[in-house]
Amino acid sequence: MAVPMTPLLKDELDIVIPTIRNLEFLEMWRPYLQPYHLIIVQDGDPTRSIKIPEGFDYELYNRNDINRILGPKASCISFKDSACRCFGYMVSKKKYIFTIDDDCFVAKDPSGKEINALEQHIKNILSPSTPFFFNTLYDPFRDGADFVRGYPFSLRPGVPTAVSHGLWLNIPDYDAPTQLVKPLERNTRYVDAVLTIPKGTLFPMCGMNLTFNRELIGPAMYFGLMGDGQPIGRYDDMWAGWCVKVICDHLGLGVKTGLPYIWHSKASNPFVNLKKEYKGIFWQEDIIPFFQAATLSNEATTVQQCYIELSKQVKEKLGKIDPYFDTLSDAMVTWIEAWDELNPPKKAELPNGAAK
Ligand SMILES: O=c1ccn([C@@H]2O[C@H](COP(=O)(O)OP(=O)(O)O[C@H]3OC[C@H](O)[C@H](O)[C@H]3O)[C@@H](O)[C@H]2O)c(=O)[nH]1
Ligand SMILES: [Mn+2]
Repeated sequence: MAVPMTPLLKDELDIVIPTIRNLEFLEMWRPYLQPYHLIIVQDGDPTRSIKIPEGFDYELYNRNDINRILGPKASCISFKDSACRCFGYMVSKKKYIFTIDDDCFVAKDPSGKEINALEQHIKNILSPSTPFFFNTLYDPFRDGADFVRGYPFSLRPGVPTAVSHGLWLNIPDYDAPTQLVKPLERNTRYVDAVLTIPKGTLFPMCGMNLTFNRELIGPAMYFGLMGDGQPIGRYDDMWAGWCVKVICDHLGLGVKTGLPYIWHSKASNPFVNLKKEYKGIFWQEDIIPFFQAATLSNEATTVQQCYIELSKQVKEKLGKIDPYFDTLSDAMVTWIEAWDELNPPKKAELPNGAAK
């Protein structure tokens, strides 16, 4: 009798969902996600109870839990913004994270077959990346592909993959101005490709359909301070992506984008989004050059050390744009302090294995 396959990384991966809604969207994902542990970060009013379909193994955190667990350090976790999801990354004890929004459903490929997005993310994250030399036949580690002629053999082992960035059919992740001028545009184009983002190139990381290796890059996955009381929104994942990419480039880690697709069902209100994004749209004309020019010292060999170095540069170079960046820089430090408090180095990682 065939032994049922254990789902890949079943006990090594948590699924983080930020939500202000009931989670009936999980019904569609049940065949693919039910074996995995969920970390649900309930945003907004903590007295609301959200409905979670039967049969899922989960832990649920609301704002009261975040405040209880982090105390004053909870100030670095956004409130009333999907950025709150990063609390789930911090409390997880697993090696990998898959984060998905509650309005993202199972998409179908051009043949009409359902896409198991998590399975594709796992393939992406478990196979190497090629940031140092572009392979024109895309991801050489996918079935039916390889390195093309002229690709240096010395670079073919690739590097560990830290991030797998998936895409979206139907409602694309457009900014508010684009949404306003193209309200009816839907993404119907399924591109069967996975690409490594080359070293030295930044990218707009969307948190809707994202997987990462927590042990390789977790401490850099801080979704910047947004939402209640903040002058900006909908740049949380962008901020994380820029910090992550600079640190991945510094540490020789890879970031992939492309498959898998999910079906993004709900367009959020473009006018509300415009208000949230407004300052970010012109600030980012200074933020991007900052990250493009950012360098980290040779002494920065851990993600935390890289992140703290970045936070100092944020204060020094972006603080002059707006006091928000001073606050964000401080929040970046608080995030690392909270991360290290909840994730003390394992004994084996301590110098000569000394007990902490
Ligand atoms: O205050 C809030 C609002 C929403 N959420 C949860 O976050 C997820 C995304 O929310 P929604 O689908 O309504 O917004 P979108 O505009 O489609 O989201 C995109 O842009 C903002 C973020 O970058 C997000 O990652 C993108 O997908 C959803 O699960 C809501 O329940 C929240 O926690 N708090
Ligand atoms: Mn959405």
